[in-house]
Parts: sequence; structure tokens; C-alpha cells
Amino acid sequence: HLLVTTGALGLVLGHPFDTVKVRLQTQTTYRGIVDCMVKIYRHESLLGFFKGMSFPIASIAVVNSVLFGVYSNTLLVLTATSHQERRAQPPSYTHIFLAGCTGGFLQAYCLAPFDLIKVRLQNQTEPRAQPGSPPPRYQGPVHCAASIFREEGPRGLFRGAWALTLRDTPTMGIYFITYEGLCRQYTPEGQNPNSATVLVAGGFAGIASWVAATPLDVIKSRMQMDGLRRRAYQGMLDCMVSSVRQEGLGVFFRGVTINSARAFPVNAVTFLSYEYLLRWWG
Ligand SMILES: CN(C)C(=N)NCCC[C@H](N)C(=O)O
Repeated sequence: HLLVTTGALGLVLGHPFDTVKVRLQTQTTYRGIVDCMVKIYRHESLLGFFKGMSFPIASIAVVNSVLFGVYSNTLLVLTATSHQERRAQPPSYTHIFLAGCTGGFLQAYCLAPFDLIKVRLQNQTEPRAQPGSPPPRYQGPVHCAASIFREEGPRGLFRGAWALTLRDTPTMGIYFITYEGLCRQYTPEGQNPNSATVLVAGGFAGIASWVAATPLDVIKSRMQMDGLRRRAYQGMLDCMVSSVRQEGLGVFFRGVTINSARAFPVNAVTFLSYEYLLRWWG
């Protein structure tokens, strides 16, 4: 419950930053973070920042359980040591990386449909329904999921899933390596890291993994928005090539600043609750 509650709290607080990131990655109307924030606030009010938030909250339990559960169990299989024994016999970084990649790979498939719906809703720039104004294409998350299913079939719900998998598999390895590496650096041998260490290591693990994930995050978001009207890209590679041709290499780092600001607190609390859970149950 703790992992779910703190995960959900982190998501709510981080969602406005995520919305700005997604808009910067997929729309060309904004000049930067501040311009994007001002425009959202003016046209869509504060509520504009919270579009598309309900499905991530509803799915965080499943997604985090798959990620951390698969990670822990893969580590268990690879090292043949329980969590308690692991402080005395720390696993190698290769094992941590492989376990992280496995967790990332499997959670990507659970995450894909929820992430697609989040991105589609975040990109609707219409203000809240005013009498006489045309309604947005999607009325809410369930309507969005049903419309995609109706218009594009079940595979439509997995648009961008391939880019998401490629994004998450190696970067989740980086996520757990950064976390473990920093914890070990600042914890006397054989002891558990203290809360401050866990928070800082978790925060930096979030930043490091998201910086590495940003190029494919941009491509993933663009693939998810493609097909809304006319198809612009033939596939992932085509999306990469045409994005670079039109906007230069900088396109691969769209949204990296605001996403890092979001990643620190979100992942600090995620790891804190993960450590508590392991100590209670481990
Ligand atoms: C680089 N990636 C994909 C990650 N580090 N993901 C794990 C963190 C997930 C967390 N809910 C977040 O959104 O930051």
C-alpha cells in the first residue's frame, strides 16, 4: 500500500511537469518551459496541467509492482541470496543491471496502453467544456480508450509500445545501478542505507535514467500521437530521421530539464517506500 500511495502522491505532484514535458516533445507551438506553462494556464486554467492523470494513478499499482517485483525476483534468481543476505553479500552490478532491464522490459508492456491514453489526453489543448465550444475529441480516459479501440483495433492501444520498450529496458538497468551504486557509496559496509541516502540515491537514479531515456521518450511520444489524424511516420526509425531533419539533434533532449525536476522527488519517495517494504517483508 505504501508503494502505491507514495507512488500515486508523487504522480499527482509530478503530473503538471509531465504535461509540460509531453507538450514540448510533441507540439511545436511552445517556445520553452515558461511559455508552455503560461499558455496552458491562460487557455486551460490550472486544470489543464492535470489532463490525463487518472489512468497513470489507476495503473501505478500494477506498473510499480511489476517493475519492482520482477527486479527483486530476477535478482533473487541471479544471485541466489535473499534481500537480508544481500547486504552482507552485495550483488554484482552486472546482476543489478540485468535484473533492472528485465523489470523494465516487462513493465513496459503493462504501461504501454495507459501511457498512450495519458499522452493523448495531455495533448488536448481545448479548455474545459464551455457552452457552444466544440468538445475535445476524447471526453475522458475511458472514452479515449474505447475510441482508439474502435478506430484502430486492439493493436492501436499499443501504438508506441515498441519505442517504450526500447526506452525502458536499458534505462531501468541504469535506474537500479545508479540507486545501488549511490547507496553503497554512502553506507558503511553491511548496513542498510539510511532514509536520507535512499532519498538522494532514488532521486539521482530517477534523473540519470530519465536523461538516458529522453531521446526514445521523445520518439515514443511522437509515435503515440501519430495516427490521430493523418499518419506522419512510417515507423520508429522514420520518426527519428524526420524529427532530426526538421528540428536538429536537439530534438532528442526535448523536455529533459523539466522531466529531471520531476524525476528527483518522484523517484526519491518511490525508493524510500520500496526500502521500507523490503525491510518489513524481506
Ligand atoms: C527512465 N524511466 C522510464 C524510469 N526511470 N522509470 C521509472 C520511474 C518511474 C516513475 N514513475 C517516473 O515516472 O519517474
